[in-house]
This record gives sequence, C-alpha cells and structure tokens, in this order.
Amino acid sequence: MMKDLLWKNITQLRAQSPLVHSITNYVVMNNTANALLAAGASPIMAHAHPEMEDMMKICQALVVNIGTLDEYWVTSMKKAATQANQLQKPWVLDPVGAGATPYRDEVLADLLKMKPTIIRGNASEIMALAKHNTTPTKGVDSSAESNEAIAAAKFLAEEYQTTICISGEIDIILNDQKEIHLTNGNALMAKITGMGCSATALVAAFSAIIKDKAEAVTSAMALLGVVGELAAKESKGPGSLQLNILDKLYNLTETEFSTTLKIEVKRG
Ligand SMILES: Nc1ncnc2c1ncn2[C@@H]1O[C@H](COP(=O)(O)OP(=O)(O)OP(=O)(O)O)[C@@H](O)[C@H]1O
Ligand SMILES: Cc1ncsc1CCO
Ligand SMILES: [Mg+2]
Repeated sequence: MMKDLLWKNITQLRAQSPLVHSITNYVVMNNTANALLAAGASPIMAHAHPEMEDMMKICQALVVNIGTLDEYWVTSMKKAATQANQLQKPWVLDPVGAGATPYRDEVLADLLKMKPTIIRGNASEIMALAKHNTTPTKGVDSSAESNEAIAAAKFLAEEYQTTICISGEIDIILNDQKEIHLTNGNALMAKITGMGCSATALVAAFSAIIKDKAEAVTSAMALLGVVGELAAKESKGPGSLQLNILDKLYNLTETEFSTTLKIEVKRG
C-alpha cells in the first residue's frame, strides 16, 4: 500500500537524518534549513570552492538551486555536481527562474548536461528547461498549470535519464517508469517565498535514503503537500502558515498523513 510505504519513508528520514548540502539562493537559505531540520534531516549550506569536494564526501545528497546565481557560485555548483556524480550521490536541480534570462538558461544547459538525478521546478520552469514554453516565464513564479508541463517533463526525463517533479496545485512526479499525481497543498503556500525550494531540499533528503527516485520524490512532495494543507487550516495568512508548516513537518502523525494524502498512481 502506497500510503504505508510513504509513511515508512517519512519515519526513516527522521531516524536516519541524512546530511544535505545545498548550494541555494540567499532568499531561502533560512527557511530551507529549517524545513530540513523540522522533517528530521540535517542541512548544510556552503559554496566555497576549496571545500566543495570535501563537502560532497561527508553529505548524502546535494541541492543545486540557481535562484540567486553568480559566476563564483556556478563554479561551486559544477564542482559539487561533478563530485556527486563521481561518488554516485544523488543531486537535485532546482531551475529557479528558468527562461527568465539568457544567463540562467546558459547555466541550466551546462547543469543539465551533468545529468541531475532529479529536477524539481514549477510548470513554467520545467517548460522553459525543455524549451517547450508557450507562455513566457514571469520571474520565479509559475504562469502555467502543472498539467501543461507534462510533455516537457517527459522529454527531460528521457533526454537526461532523470526523474522530474512539476510542482504547483498538482504535484506531478514522473520518469521513464512511473507517473504519480498528488493533489494536496493549499494555494496560500504559493504566497510564501521558497516553498518550492523547501520542496527541493526535502526531495534531496529523501533521495539520500531511498533508492527508487520516483518513490523518494513522491515521499517528499506528499509530506510537504499534506503538511501545507493541514497547516493552512490553522493559519491566518502567509506569516503564520510559514511557522505552522515547520511545526507540522515536525509533529505530523501517521493518522493525519494517511487521512489527508491524495495520491493517484498513473503509471508504474
Ligand atoms: N495553487 C496551489 N494549490 C495547492 N498547493 C499549492 C499551490 N501552489 C503551490 N502549492 C504547494 O506548494 C508547493 C511548492 O510549490 P510551487 O510550485 O509554488 O513552487 P515554486 O514556484 O518553485 O516556489 P518558489 O520559487 O517560491 O520556491 C507545491 O508542491 C504544493 O504543495
Ligand atoms: C524571490 C526569489 N528570487 C530569486 S530566488 C527567490 C526565491 C524563490 O525561488
Ligand atoms: Mg521555485
């Protein structure tokens, strides 16, 4: 039963507490680190060139998030991703603002060639990454629905042998073997900066402890969606929602999880 498996993975994350190295943006460093801690994982944020290789030796997964990229950081990302590939540790690409500027797309083209284990982005970003964009991207927020990005996601999954998550009102996880749709969450989650970045960090944490990458991504997105949906019921707006999400990530029970989860396995 899928629900039992996902809950087992959530308890495993709390028990194993994998170390996740994030090269991420200035906007979300704090909320990302807090989300990882609340879910039971252990965060470290670093980007100095001389420690990139060593950092990959001690951590179990890597996040490469291009939100506030600059040239120094791009080299950090490439060093860390190279080492992750060499050590066969999973790394997750968050293509923040893909399609917004030519520089972002140039950097993303290089990172794609390095074959990220997993890519998590909103629909606009996934379409821009696959060059399937019909509507221009509006900075970091999506201007498209998850369903519109399925063809783009399938293309990326095949071309780069990777697992894709399109996040939004529906979270869609797919690769060559599986396709899973999750319909939890709450629209207010899009009013907190870095919800997607927290999703990516959780994806990395689960990918550190679960071999099947579609299962790892589904565990992370199910957890965040359920937590966001439950936390929204107790929140007056984005401020309290941000705090309530951290508390619910920490406190979530099996009953809350299994009675709230809305999952549909389309394939695999
Ligand atoms: N309209 C919505 N309805 C329900 N849940 C939503 C909605 N929008 C976002 N979410 C929830 O928020 C999570 C993060 O999603 P989102 O797609 O907004 O990331 P993002 O655009 O990359 O965000 P950011 O760039 O701020 O990090 C989703 O996985 C989903 O659980
Ligand atoms: C708002 C913003 N700008 C660059 S990164 C970021 C965080 C959400 O992706
Ligand atoms: Mg994003």
